[in-house]
Amino acid sequence: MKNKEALQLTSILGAGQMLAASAAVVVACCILLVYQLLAQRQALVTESHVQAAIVADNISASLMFRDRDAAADMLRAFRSAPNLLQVAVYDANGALFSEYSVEGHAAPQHLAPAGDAGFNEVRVTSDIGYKDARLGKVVLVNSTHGIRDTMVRYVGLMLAAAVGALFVARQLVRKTRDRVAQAERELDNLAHTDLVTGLPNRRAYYRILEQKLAEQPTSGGSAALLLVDLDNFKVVNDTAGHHAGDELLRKVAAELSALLRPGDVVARIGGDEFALVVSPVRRDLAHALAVRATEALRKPFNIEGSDIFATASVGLCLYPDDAATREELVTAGDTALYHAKKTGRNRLAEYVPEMTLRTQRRIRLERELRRALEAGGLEVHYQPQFDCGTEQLVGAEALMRWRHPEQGFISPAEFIPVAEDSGLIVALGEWVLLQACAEGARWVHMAEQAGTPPPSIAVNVSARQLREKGFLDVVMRTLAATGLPATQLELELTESMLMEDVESAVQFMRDARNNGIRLSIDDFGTGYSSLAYLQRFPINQLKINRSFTCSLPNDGTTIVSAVISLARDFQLAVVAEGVESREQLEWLRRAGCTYAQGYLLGKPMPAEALRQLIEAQRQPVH
Ligand SMILES: Nc1nc2c(ncn2[C@@H]2O[C@H](COP(=O)(O)O[C@H]3[C@@H](O)[C@H](n4cnc5c(=O)[nH]c(N)nc54)O[C@@H]3COP(=O)(O)O)[C@@H](O)[C@H]2O)c(=O)[nH]1
Repeated sequence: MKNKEALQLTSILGAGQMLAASAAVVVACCILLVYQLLAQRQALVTESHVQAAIVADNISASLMFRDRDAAADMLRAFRSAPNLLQVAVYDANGALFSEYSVEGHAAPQHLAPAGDAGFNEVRVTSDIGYKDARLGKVVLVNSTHGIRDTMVRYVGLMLAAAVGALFVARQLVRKTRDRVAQAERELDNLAHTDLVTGLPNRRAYYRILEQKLAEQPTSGGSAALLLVDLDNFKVVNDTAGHHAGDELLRKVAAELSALLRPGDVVARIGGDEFALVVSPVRRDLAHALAVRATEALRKPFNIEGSDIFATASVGLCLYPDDAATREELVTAGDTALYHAKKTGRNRLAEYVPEMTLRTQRRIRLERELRRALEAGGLEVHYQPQFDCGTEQLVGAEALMRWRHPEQGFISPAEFIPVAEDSGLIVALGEWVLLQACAEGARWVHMAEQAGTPPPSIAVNVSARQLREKGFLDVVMRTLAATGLPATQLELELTESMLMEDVESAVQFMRDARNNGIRLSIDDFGTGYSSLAYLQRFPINQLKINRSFTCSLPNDGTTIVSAVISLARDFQLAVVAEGVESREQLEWLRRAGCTYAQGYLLGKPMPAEALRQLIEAQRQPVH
């Protein structure tokens, strides 16, 4: 619509410009013609004066001797003058002496008083004399018809030239206008197209969604919005390069497009986010389509010779069932997608109003968590870690605890993601680090008095904290403030957070190690780091996730054995977490696992309880 209006405006402007150009040409032609007319008339006047002067010079003798024949002979020479109407010679008394005239322009018998000859004629007079004597006058009348004919020819020529020029100008204007219109169309297209996939982009997506929702009352069905977010796109980009990432996006775009009917639309609305707008459609069919989309993206994509698993989280919602406006529909889609991602990725979540309630709970949690941090409502508990062989206490992991005034203990599994999403984790993380380092410094003091090696303190680091530019400075300042030696601190990082920005992560790890801080990869095996990266990470230890430990010794032995032997090859220590049975501990000890952590050996406990545990272990460790 806007394009049409723009084109109309362009045509009106073009016509206006043509009209202005035509008017300018007409005015220029008129000025030129008037100038020509005046110039030609002036030339005729000059020529007439010259002719009259010639007659006056040559006829004086004939007039003096009253030789009319000689005078007539002389005047007859004017028969070949093209403009001459009349040339008459009058004697000193004003009586006609001789004349030559064309038909209808005979000279009067007596010299008429000089008057206006009119526009069609040029009349000049010249005195005839001999020495000082005045013998008479010559009157010469030339016609301006010659000028008129010339002017008519000029007008014709100018008109032809002007029409020709205007025609050429019109063609040029039209061509330029067409080019401008074409360029505008291309720009508009570009502004609404994603250059990598050729799909409509986010801007176009909003427009399309608006149109589809406007059509709903007439089409009678529902409109479905599917938001598709690739789970591993960032990893593909970081590990295989942007070229491979683009290739993956194109393949995903083709895969999603192939699922749609004509008239339905798929758009790329973010780096790794696609939207499918399907209408009209029934809920069950929209659900089936969302399942197909999720499955289609589960299969590997061959990118530059390697199989890449992109997998996707999909959020589905319908208009008007789940939302009354476009904005509400987009929010519902985002909420469903968010739930698909939060519940483990690589899955489909269909919007239900409870999701909004859950989102509201998250918002409330965030507010209360902030308050708890300020009002001292948080605690740090410590879960001991033991040497698998000697079962001596070697360290402890600091774990945050929130005692809510009404709801009691809220699990970190619930509030840590809220804190991560809101950014509050940065402040929370700093607080935990301070508490943990201060506690670790107390353990060092206790160990010094007992003459035993001090237990180390492990602190979880969230991806958000790692992204903070000055995070290492914060750690170093905390160590300095609490007096904990850097070698006693272990930071637990996860594979996925390291893979977010490998180069920065490696830099951070190098700097941390150079300062003596120990590094451990938490939940090893649940992320997607490659062995190539493991080699680049300057770490001290791998931590086996409890999901692997819990099925030991019946299942999971292959994975755990592989991690232990991998750690041995890389000269890393291994901590198995989630050890709940003696059988598991025995198996781990035999498999060569370095340390163990779990409910069997000790649950997370308040600081005081852990200090008592240290006291109880009065024998040397390691
Ligand atoms: N960034 C931060 N993350 C933190 C912090 N404090 C906790 N967390 C993370 O929250 C997740 C849940 O923690 P939590 O509920 O404390 O669970 C920990 C242990 O209690 C639990 N565990 C340990 N042994 C066992 C066991 O034998 N059985 C069993 N069912 N659970 C056990 O495991 C959690 C420790 O996990 P990990 O950190 O991976 O070692 C959790 O992801 C915490 O990381 C914080 O201050 N910052």
